[in-house]
Amino acid sequence: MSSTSTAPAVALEASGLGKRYGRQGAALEDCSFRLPAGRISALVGPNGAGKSTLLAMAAGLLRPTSGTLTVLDGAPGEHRDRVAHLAQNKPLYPQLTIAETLSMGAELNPARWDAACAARIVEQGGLDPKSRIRSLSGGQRTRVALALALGKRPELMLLDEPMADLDPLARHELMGTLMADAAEHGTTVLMSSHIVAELADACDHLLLLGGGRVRLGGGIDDLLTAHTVVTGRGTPEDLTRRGHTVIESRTAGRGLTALVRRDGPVDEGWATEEPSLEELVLAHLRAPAAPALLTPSTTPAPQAVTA
Ligand SMILES: Nc1ncnc2c1ncn2[C@@H]1O[C@H](COP(=O)(O)OP(=O)(O)OP(=O)(O)O)[C@@H](O)[C@H]1O
Repeated sequence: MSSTSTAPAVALEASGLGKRYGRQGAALEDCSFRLPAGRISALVGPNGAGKSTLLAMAAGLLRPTSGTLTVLDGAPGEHRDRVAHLAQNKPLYPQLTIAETLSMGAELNPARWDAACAARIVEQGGLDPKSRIRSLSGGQRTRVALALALGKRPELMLLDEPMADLDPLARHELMGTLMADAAEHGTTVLMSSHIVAELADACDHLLLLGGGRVRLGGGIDDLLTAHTVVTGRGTPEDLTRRGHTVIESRTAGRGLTALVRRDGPVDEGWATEEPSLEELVLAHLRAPAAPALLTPSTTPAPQAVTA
């Protein structure tokens, strides 16, 4: 393995985390979860769910109004040199050239800067290092911002809809670069996006927010295995009587189709199949009252009892 620092096993841990903006309702409320180190995590949720708020708090740019958040074994912002945050608006200095922007990245991160990696990302987009940031398109700026973020060689990357304004080819290429880089260096990535199908290929972990709370958290395989799409001639009550939790159901030609969280095997007579990540996410978004599920790897350690 490449890392020489003693990386913590948990990259991010939230306990009762909440955030209010002024007198408004809570953007985040009582969120408790942990994000294991080295995972590529999808951060998903409807508009206004609190994704950007969570990422900005983890980057140390916003203070929680309640609860605690630990980032790489420290307070948010304490290990700024080991964390890269790519905000939704990709802030860069418009008057600088790309080359000057990357030089600034090198100066700000003297111990860790990977000039070759940053230069490669810019080159792959066919960008002239002498171009000024203000002359770039939105997608080209995103490429430079990603070059800055990856060049920093962070242990934790917090990416807020990083691919939103990239064309499909650039998205595919940059996602591939990001994933290969994260795998090579064991980087933890927490990445928000609305394009769930794309996340399914790239991510191995999921954090689903809704109404300011954590709705689902865990390894994607574990979460998919915990759910089943059942089809048959029965009612939702038949399933709940057996202890299964019906997240969402609809009646169609062949009978009932439901996404359930299983408690033991499903009775014979129901056809069963594992949901796709998109089916799982959509069902939970459509059913905001469904109970939350955190798998053991995402469940925070119990609070120590103080005497
Ligand atoms: N600076 C701010 N001042 C006041 N309210 C804010 C501010 N930033 C966010 N909010 C509110 O906090 C809530 C969560 O917003 P946030 O941007 O974190 O959601 P999001 O999940 O990232 O949404 P989207 O998918 O639309 O980007 C929303 O209700 C939003 O209106």
